[in-house]
Amino acid sequence: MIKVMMHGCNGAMGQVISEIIEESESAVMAAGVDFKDDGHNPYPVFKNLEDCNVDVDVIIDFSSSKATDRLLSYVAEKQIPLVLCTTGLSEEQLKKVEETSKKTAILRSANMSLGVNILLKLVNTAAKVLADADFDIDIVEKHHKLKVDAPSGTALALADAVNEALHNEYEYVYDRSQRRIKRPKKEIGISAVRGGTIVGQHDVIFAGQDEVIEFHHTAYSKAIFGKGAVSAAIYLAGKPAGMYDMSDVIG
Ligand SMILES: NC(=O)C1=CN([C@@H]2O[C@H](COP(=O)(O)OP(=O)(O)OC[C@H]3O[C@@H](n4cnc5c(N)ncnc54)[C@H](OP(=O)(O)O)[C@@H]3O)[C@@H](O)[C@H]2O)C=CC1
Ligand SMILES: O=C(O)C1=N[C@H](C(=O)O)C[C@H](O)C1
Repeated sequence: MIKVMMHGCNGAMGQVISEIIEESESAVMAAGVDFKDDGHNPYPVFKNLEDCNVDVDVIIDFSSSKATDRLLSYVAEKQIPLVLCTTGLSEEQLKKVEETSKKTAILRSANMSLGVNILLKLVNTAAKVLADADFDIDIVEKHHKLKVDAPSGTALALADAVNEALHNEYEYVYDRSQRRIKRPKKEIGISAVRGGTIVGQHDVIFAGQDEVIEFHHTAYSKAIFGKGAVSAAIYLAGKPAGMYDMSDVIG
């Protein structure tokens, strides 16, 4: 039975993780960290990460990129494996993640669902064939109005999966409003829509001459991310320092 600390325990995803772990026979919630604590959690909650005096095997983080630097310093010092699910990290923070993974195990994934992790492989394969056949590639993502980062971490991960197949030669274009040129071949357009309670939708569009192929993923509930994160935590506890991702968990 692994002991989990939930970083961001009272947020939307933190609550989903608590519910999943309550039903789990392999994991138990040992502690939570969040700015606010209304006392409803059946485990101790700390407002400051550094005040947490509970022994844990792994941390699951769904919080804010503003909290990431502090969290990385903490796991490096305590050598606690980290499942890092928060999105919107800066280039500098991504470098710090890599550095920290030399000291402790880190599994980072912008999307913990099985479907999106399969989609990453599919678009990589598709890009290898379709870019040579002169297909243009754009990504459109849609999320709820509470989401603060744009584009989504998943949209960027999908773009990276496509670009990796194209020798990383393509440029990401987030805004065409000021452009007055025909679409260059070597670009991937990435657009974001925010509204209502949309859990998460991603479209990867390959547009060719007289034909279009679209890959579409819809998340119908946050539970798909929660289940993936708990599986990742069970996988990561006890693992040596290094960078891991969901392909290590899914196989
Ligand atoms: N990888 C994946 O599969 C998924 C990733 N995400 C990502 O996870 C993150 C969280 O998403 P979500 O749960 O919807 O967001 P919420 O805003 O609902 O939850 C985040 C929680 O973390 C708290 N928090 C923020 N900063 C700190 C801090 N420094 N210390 C302690 N607590 C803190 C927030 O408190 P307060 O509200 O007071 O700021 C809030 O309670 C986002 O970056 C999102 O994009 C979301 C879903 C899936
Ligand atoms: O904030 C969210 O809700 C989500 N964030 C992740 C992202 O930025 O890709 C994953 C998922 O789409 C939900």
